[in-house]
Amino acid sequence: MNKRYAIGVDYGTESGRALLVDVENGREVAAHVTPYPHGVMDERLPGSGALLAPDWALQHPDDYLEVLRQSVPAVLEASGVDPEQVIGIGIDFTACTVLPVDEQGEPLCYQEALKHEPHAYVKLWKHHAAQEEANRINAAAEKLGAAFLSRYGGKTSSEWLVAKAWQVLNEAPALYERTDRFMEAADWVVLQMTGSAVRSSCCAGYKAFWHKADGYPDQDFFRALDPRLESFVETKLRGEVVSLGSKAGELTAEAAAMMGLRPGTAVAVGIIDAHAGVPGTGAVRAGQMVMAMGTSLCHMLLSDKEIHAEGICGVVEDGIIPGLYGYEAGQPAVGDIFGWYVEQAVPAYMKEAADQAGISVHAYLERKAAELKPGQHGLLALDWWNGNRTVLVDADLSGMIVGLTLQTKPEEIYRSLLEATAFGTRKIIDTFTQAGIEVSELFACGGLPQRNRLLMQIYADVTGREIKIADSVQTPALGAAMFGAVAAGTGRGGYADIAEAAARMARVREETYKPIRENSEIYEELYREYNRLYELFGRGGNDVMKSLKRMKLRQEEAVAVR
Ligand SMILES: Nc1ncnc2c1ncn2[C@@H]1O[C@H](COP(=O)(O)OP(=O)(O)O)[C@@H](O)[C@H]1O
Ligand SMILES: O=C(CO)[C@H](O)[C@H](O)COP(=O)(O)O
Repeated sequence: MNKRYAIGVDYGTESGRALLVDVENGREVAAHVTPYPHGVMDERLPGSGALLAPDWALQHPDDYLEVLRQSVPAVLEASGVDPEQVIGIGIDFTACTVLPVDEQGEPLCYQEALKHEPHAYVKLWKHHAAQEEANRINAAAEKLGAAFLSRYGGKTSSEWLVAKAWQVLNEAPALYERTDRFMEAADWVVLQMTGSAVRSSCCAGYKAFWHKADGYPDQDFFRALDPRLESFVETKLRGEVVSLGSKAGELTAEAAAMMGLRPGTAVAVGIIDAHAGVPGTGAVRAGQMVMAMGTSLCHMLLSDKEIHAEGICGVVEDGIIPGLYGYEAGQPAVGDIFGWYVEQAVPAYMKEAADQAGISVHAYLERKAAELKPGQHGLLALDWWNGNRTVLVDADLSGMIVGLTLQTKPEEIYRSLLEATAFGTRKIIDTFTQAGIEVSELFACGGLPQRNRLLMQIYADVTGREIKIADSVQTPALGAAMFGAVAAGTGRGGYADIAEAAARMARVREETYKPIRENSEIYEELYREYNRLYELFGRGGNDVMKSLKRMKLRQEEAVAVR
């Protein structure tokens, strides 16, 4: 049989990448990245002087098509693969990344009259300005004893679809009225490729309260939230929810021409980016946890049991691997915290030293920080620079570092930040195991395991577990390509299911990170202190972080009015 290929398109926070993969063995033949021309819009809209409020994070939907226009032809050209040999395409996306569209599926921000209206744009996953709505959803669900709440650990997030859509209704009711549907960006891109407006069970399950047996929450719940939301599901969430592993449709002639592919190529139902990394790492069995480590960190755990545990972001049957329950937990900033430190706070002399050494500032700080023993810096940080997703589910929390003195060095702060994120992960693993959900094997994928060895050793030491690293440096794209191969089906030389595709197309590296006993012992002590801070600032009735945030918002509003 001729060689067969699949394409995975991974839509991250800053850019999208296409990966062309050999279906037989997962060999990555060509990759191409397209940075989003509009980037993350968190200060102002394009061509507009108006400032966006704090916590806003928007994107422009045309940037997603730009990835298809640029990166797909680029991988075909670089590889010399004939489009006829591409049997399927799959996409993965950050989520919940959601946009309002009209009856034709056109984003509202394309309309001339609405291009200066922030609510007409895509709300990126890290748009955190719907916290008020999320708080009200949580209070109402708790009061009404809504069954769905326990599947999300007792709290839903401001990052999710209903909170974001309700924010539109509250702040821009006319635009809400003009919205025919709210769509996950993953589903919207699939619509652009196939003309088929299906909703991914993965996105709907983790981000929109959908359940395989129960569907969405009923009208009574939405009416209790806000009478104007009563028929939210029947109107604004229209569209069949389709299981992962299914074919969403086939490339239309127009989309195929835009991408340089053949019309009729199979297109898979979209999947969340972090979740695509699970099969991309080769994990398909109960007990396996995959950490997708990049800007943020998502923990995905496969299990044959459905247990509802406090603070766990969500459990969805067939949500990652059909046939298993997929649990998701996460930290909304990890690489972003290290990036913040390097960009905003590292003194100039460190940058010069890194330049002189001919390495990046991250690499220089890592080298210096690796000379320290655990606990030697006398610092302890809370990793809430972008709020806390698991287990506190509170976007209003913020970061802190305790123990700073006049002697504190930049590499010590850097190391304390790496450690803080590892403690955050340990807290999540402990929450799962204490709830009776076994974590038997730990894997890592994403950009960070490739870039920072110290970070990975700290994670092994803090969790006391061996960590296996995905061989692929682009596991979400590889996972998405696998779903493309499954959508094509065995008839076209693809696979019957994702487990079979993973067995053939994914692998881990030989080298693993193993905990070092002396380090783990010290980290055990530090973790106890981390837990004390966690309780004190996270739920101890101490609302100093929230009160600072309220003051900041008040003052920023005052400045904006002036
Ligand atoms: N050597 C490094 N050590 C630690 N963090 C790093 C290093 N290099 C880059 N980062 C951080 O990694 C993040 C990017 O991770 P990556 O996996 O490439 O992206 P994404 O999560 O958007 O897919 C950025 O937040 C950046 O600050
Ligand atoms: O919430 C998510 C998954 O559930 C986001 O997609 C994720 O946190 C974004 O990740 P990154 O930018 O690191 O790829």
